[in-house]
Amino acid sequence: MTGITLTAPGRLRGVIQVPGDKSISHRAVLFNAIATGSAHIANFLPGADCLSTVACVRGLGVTVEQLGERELVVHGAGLGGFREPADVLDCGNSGTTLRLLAGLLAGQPFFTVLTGDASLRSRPQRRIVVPLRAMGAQIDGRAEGDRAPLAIRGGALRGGHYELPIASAQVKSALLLAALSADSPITLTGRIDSRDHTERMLAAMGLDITVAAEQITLRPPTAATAPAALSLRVPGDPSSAAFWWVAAAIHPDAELVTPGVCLNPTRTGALDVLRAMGAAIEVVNERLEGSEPVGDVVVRSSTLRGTTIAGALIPRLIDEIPILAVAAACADGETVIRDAHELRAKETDRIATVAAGLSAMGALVEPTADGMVITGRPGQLHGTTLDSYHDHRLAMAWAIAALVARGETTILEPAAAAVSYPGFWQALAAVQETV
Ligand SMILES: O=C(O)C1=C[C@@H](OP(=O)(O)O)[C@@H](O)[C@H](O)C1
Ligand SMILES: C=C(OP(=O)(O)O)C(=O)O
Repeated sequence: MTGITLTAPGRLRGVIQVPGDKSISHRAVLFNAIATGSAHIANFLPGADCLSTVACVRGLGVTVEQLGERELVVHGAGLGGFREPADVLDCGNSGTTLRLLAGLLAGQPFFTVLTGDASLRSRPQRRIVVPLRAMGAQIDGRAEGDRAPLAIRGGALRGGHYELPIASAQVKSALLLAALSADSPITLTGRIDSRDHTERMLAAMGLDITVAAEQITLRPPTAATAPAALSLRVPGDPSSAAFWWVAAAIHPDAELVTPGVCLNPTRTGALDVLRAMGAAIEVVNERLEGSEPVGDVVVRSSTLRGTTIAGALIPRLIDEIPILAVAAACADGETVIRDAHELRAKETDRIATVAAGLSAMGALVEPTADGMVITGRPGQLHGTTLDSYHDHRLAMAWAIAALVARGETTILEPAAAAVSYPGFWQALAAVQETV
């Protein structure tokens, strides 16, 4: 077991170029793999999750050239150009890789097995298996199809109408990708309000996709609407930047800048919550990069107050809840998080693990069925030994909490951070100053 020990620094200052967005990096590789032509991807996230996606598409016969650590060229195989892999496809720790690939492979005329690490194999898959079967897919897995490994014998699919019961971009994307090889259009209604990178990217690649407030319709590609290779620069990941936003807001002597962060409105819930808590945030240099809005975010030391995080906000900040819980523990008054049952289906049960970790640091946290209630008090956290349980977002949330804790904090299995944020520990060292 490895660990890293941190103490609170006197000052935090710096400009942090956060790595490329994880959701967009996955999609840039997967969608270009089925496109016609070659795409250049700049600022690709070389995190373990996105590297799993690259390895899987290579296993399907696609050539991905690595020009540099963050620069790739994907030579598209075209729709129907994948070949049956010689071995199981290992999605590692990445739910996005497994669920999007399951959708893509459900309509391919060959056999595939998708698996992953112990965490991924413990996560629910019926959410994709049930609707993909309704489209005609032959797909099975452990626990009556609810757990990976998933075995897929691809074949003919039909479109139709599916009402999404949970706001999950992975489910939404799996169904849209399956529909690319269906014989009729697919219409999605219900909880379509999750991150919309799939819709934006498929539209930019020329597919016939209509997105309205209440429904999304994708028509099967024709010669004129087959996906065309799309070169892009991946914007900075707001889910990674959120660690620095909270660090600056809770530390008494801080100013941190995160330039070039994706400000897609389906991803900016953490900024909205931090503003509602009273954080000193400035967003400057807002612009459009490809299909995504981006901007530079500046956060300074703030006096935070408790807030409510619930309802439509939840899908807009689902991965940021561990770090927002740290902010809540350092705010004045009560923060209520509800409607976030999905946290129980992540790399760890993030309701249980966040509540346990923050409580061990002296915070007052009551876990509930679908969230938690945190009674915040500035200065209440103290150092202790915390496990990341190999969950990247926990490792980083504990590191930021350590920046304001009394005494030493030791984080076990810190390397987990590289699942979404390679270079996190170096960036953390670089922004700390002694006074
Ligand atoms: O589609 C995506 O890229 C993601 C969707 C979210 O998962 P759900 O679809 O399960 O909400 C998120 O937690 C994950 O980190 C990335
Ligand atoms: C839940 C996450 O990712 P995934 O579902 O892709 O494993 C995450 O990055 O916090």
